[in-house]
Amino acid sequence: MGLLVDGKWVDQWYDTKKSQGKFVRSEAIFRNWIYPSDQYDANQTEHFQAESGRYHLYVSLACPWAHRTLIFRHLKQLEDIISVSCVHPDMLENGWEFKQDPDFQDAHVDIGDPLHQFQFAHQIYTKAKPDYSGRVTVPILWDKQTHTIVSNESAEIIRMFNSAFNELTGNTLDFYPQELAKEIDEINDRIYHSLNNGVYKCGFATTQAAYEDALIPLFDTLDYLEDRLQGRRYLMGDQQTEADWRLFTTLIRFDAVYFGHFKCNLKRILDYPNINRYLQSLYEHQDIAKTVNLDHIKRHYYYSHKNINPTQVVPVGPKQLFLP
Ligand SMILES: N[C@@H](CCC(=O)N[C@@H](CS)C(=O)NCC(=O)O)C(=O)O
Repeated sequence: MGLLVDGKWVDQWYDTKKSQGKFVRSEAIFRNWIYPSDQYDANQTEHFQAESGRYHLYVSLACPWAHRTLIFRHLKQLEDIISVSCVHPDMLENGWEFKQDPDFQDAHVDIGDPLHQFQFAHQIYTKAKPDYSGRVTVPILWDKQTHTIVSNESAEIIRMFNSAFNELTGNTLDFYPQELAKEIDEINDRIYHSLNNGVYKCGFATTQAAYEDALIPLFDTLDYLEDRLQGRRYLMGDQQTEADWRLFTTLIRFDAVYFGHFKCNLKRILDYPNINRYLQSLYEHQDIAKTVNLDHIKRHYYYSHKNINPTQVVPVGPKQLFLP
């Protein structure tokens, strides 16, 4: 685990001293945008044009943020338009790596960097910006034409995937419809702070108070969602939206990793019947199950965070994720 300082890799864990033991997530740095041809403006440096074969998505199959982008690539039928590869689940002193390993082959996404044959993800960041300072995170959306990072912010990558390539794919499914935008933004905001990032705030807290401050709102939100999903198929009712998929990637990791490793252990998702039914229905939607790799997920968290789990032993369970 580390970060780049003026383009040089430094091995260093998150610093929580300045924030009273609290984990504070840094902002993503690359925030350009891909537009369909009729909205693209060549004079704007942050504009990129939607084209088939031009972009490559680097993900970790373990990472909930990267998982969103993989799901949207699938839902929006972008598989033939945007290529993908993943990192090895272990994130140790060199950060994310493209190490080959027969034990962690995935049936659908190859480990590796097919574009540059780099060994480490931090080399992609310095290729885009030689003096880059900051964390080296996944997902990374890479432009093969201008050799740079379009975006390393999953929330924005899924918005681009939602609409920018529609004329190339013919897929006009809309997971962020204008009439629901305000309500989606509101629920995303609550779920982001208390759950998506809330599990990390619990797990990476280095004081009892910081941990408990994150744990309470986390379970308040799960209780709220259990009520909200009573008699509702999706968060917005009958319509599946991006809010569901942003929530899904945290829920599917919860009982396997966050409950134990991150100490989010007041209840399991298995103990919430409505959330559990909802999680299962999302998991079984189309081929979404193919984007879920529990071996990468468990190995990444339990093996990479040596300060939380010094033995690096990876648990065998849980046996059951869904109610019978
Ligand atoms: N804002 C980013 C966050 C991505 C993120 O934090 N990814 C984690 C993996 S789950 C990562 O790469 N962490 C490496 C680090 O913080 O050094 C997004 O949503 O895309």
